[in-house]
Amino acid sequence: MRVTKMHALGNNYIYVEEQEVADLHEQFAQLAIDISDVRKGIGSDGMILIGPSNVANVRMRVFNADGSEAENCGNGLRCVAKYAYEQKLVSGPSFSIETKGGVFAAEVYPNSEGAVERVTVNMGPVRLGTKTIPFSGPSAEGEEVQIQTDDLVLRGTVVSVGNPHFVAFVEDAKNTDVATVGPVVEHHPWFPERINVEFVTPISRSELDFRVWERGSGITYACGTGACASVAAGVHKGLLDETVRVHLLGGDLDIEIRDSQIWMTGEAKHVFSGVYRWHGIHG
Ligand SMILES: N[C@H](CCC[C@H](N)C(=O)O)C(=O)O
Repeated sequence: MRVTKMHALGNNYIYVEEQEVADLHEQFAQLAIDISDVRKGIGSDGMILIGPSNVANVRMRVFNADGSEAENCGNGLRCVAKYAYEQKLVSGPSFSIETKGGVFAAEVYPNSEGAVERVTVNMGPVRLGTKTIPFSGPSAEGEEVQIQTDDLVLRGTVVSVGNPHFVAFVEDAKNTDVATVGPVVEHHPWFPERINVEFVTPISRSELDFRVWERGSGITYACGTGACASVAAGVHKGLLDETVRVHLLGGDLDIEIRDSQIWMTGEAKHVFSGVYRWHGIHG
């Protein structure tokens, strides 16, 4: 199958047009696991399928490196927008992308050669609280949830950006033990569909340090929906203004809350296009 690797701030996926894998639809989870494997496959944070949509200009399906399918992917939306425009799957610089978590409006900014390096996406309304995600904890928990285990007590704000997020405001995001704490929250029994876990530290009212443990992929260099969730949580808590530069491991994202919609602007980069031979589940 023909594949394209793209990244956004180092959050990288293997992009495949659905027509390339139409006969494999029952095997997408295993294909995502194999293609994401850096030793036996291509190596990525997951796989994203691009195909036609009945409700938008193009459709995106997101599979994490563990094969689980996610409702949304902010960095993926920007790379799909780049791909759709450059491959002429859409007719102009503004168009819509369907995901499992909703339809999102994208705008690309092509350079003089028609190449897209930066994209803005309207990531939809701010959605806060345990009612916006799959949650099986005490109903009394509202926007803030306190996770307690033998060796951990952590408060976080629950946000949905189509996919679920637990945003913890910590002393020093850049030096948080994400690899230890992240999976404890991701797999906590209160989150039956698991959850993405962000660790953030405001360094001013318009700048945020950010680290992430992603559901189904672990530590990634960047998480677009996570950055959106974090700014929404920070504005809600009165810690951030409505325009914020988020400093992720892989670089910066500009997030703006305007008319209670979340806008995300950032890069989208092409790495390579090629052919991947998959030997199937029994390969
Ligand atoms: N791990 C996420 C999907 C990828 C989101 C992230 N890479 C982004 O840029 O938003 C989830 O299971 O909801």
